[in-house]
Amino acid sequence: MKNIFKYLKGYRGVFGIAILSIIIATVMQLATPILIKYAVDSIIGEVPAGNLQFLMDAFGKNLMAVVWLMIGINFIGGIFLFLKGYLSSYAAENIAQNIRDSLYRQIQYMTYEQHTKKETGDMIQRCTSDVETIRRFLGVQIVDLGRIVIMITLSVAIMMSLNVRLTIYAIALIPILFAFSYIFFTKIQKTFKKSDEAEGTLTTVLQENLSGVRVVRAFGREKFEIDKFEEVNSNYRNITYKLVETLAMFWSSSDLLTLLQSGIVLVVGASMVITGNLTIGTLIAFITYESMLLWPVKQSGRLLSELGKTTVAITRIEEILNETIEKDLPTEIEPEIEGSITFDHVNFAYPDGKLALEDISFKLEKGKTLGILGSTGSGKSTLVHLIQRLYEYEGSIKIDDHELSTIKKQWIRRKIGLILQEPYLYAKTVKENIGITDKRYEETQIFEAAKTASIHDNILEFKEGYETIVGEKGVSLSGGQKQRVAISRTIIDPDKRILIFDDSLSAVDTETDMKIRRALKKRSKDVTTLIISHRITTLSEADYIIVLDEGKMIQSGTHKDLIDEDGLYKRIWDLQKMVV
Ligand SMILES: Nc1ncnc2c1ncn2[C@@H]1O[C@H](COP(=O)(O)OP(=O)(O)OP(=O)(O)O)[C@@H](O)[C@H]1O
Repeated sequence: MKNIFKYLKGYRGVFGIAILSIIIATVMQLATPILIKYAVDSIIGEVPAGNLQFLMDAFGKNLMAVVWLMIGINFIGGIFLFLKGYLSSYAAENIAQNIRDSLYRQIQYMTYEQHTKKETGDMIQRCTSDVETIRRFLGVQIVDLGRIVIMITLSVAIMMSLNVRLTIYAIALIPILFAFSYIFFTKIQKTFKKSDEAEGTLTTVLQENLSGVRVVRAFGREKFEIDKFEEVNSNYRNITYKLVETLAMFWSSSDLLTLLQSGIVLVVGASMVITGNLTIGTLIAFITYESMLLWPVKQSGRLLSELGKTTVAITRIEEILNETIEKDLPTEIEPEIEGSITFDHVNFAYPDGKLALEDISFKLEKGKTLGILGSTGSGKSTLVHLIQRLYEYEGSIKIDDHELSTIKKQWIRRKIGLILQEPYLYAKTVKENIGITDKRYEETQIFEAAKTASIHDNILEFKEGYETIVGEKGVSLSGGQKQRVAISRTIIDPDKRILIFDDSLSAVDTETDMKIRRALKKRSKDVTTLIISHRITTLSEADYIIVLDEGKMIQSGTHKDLIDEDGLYKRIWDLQKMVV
């Protein structure tokens, strides 16, 4: 509950007015049975007004005046009900928007390591349906909580003033109904959590299937995927069914209790009327109050269960909001970057403890090119991750004369351009994709970058040219075209001092590959370049080449050095020469 109140910050005033409105509306609602009692007993019947003498003074025996009063009271109550709905929805929508913004901001700054551990579907669910649960609770249920408290307190007080004995009968089963609600609330909470998790898993499977549709088709995995989905879907269905079943049990049992409670009032009240201890008007008022009282008691069970669901949603959201985010230390610096890179006895292990890089040392002068060769899983991408400061390392990595760990993360990443083997393109035009990092890029700069990446002519061949929409909603580009658009959008930025090609020339033919590398060298002489590739011709013109195997540097030197010595590099070179 404390956590929920935290989210009301900034809107407590609005909620205060909403609660005041609901109090006024409830008081209006509670006045009606009193007026009915007065009309039945003292206008239609001849019972003395007693406590209601003020009504007799005001209206006498005028039944129509009392009817109009009832209409007026209910009309005013309606206006306040509307005000309550309007204000609480306004506050809830704004709070939900703030939570979504905070989550999105947090996700942007979460460490890379945390991102690799999270399931996308589950994260999406936390940002959407969990926020929706909180919005619903704040928009409707929290104010209802105020209404319930007022309704129960006032109706019991009024009933007491009418007849103490009958009131005791009228509230006899209410503690049981409350206890029942509480037990139910505790029980249902775990099931709600399980249901949320099962929904998250369902979303993950769906999302992975949609984004991996090519792989699924290529490997004929449709049946496997259907089976996998059916399994998580039926798990979700079973948990939700159990939830609905428990809810139904609760509602029907609490209905039974409320019927029993109403029955008690009716039987005891009627016998009191027969013995002359109660007027008919009071009995009608009691029955009306009883129904007004039982509704909120029953509702409290629902509210408690919604509270349970909301608590789970808040916990899930807070799990994200409490993740450590990447922060620059005040001591970290923003030096001018020229681009030389020195690795000195660098070791790195992923959190599972396995060494991914072991004792790596090399020196690359600014403006030079480093080629990296290695079998899959040998640590090539890990090495690049370290240069981007995505992980902390052991040993020393220097960029120019500065230890990498002393440079601000955002700063160094701004200076490094990374192009991946399977780049992500946005569902926008080619032009927008190339200029995505800065709206101020001129058309000529975009064309120049595209020319360097050998994609300009291809783009002009598209029907819509640079205005062609690509990405999810647009034209499907070939792997090589995507890679070249990604190269263009990276090299367009003159601020990049280091360029990293993580197998990002793999989908272009050897000749285009060479053309791009030469054009790049001409365009940005001073930019330091790292090229990861399985293709020796791509690496052969590098100033220095390192060969990785299971995290260790097993060979290093120029292309000439490496083809002169026996080793992995020469073996691959010989094999690739044969294919060519
Ligand atoms: N986030 C991670 N958590 C744990 N282990 C990881 C993680 N990422 C990579 N690894 C492991 O670290 C080792 C090196 O992986 P890396 O991705 O650097 O290889 P690579 O040489 O780039 O391979 P590829 O050519 O297939 O891309 C592998 O054994 C891999 O399983």
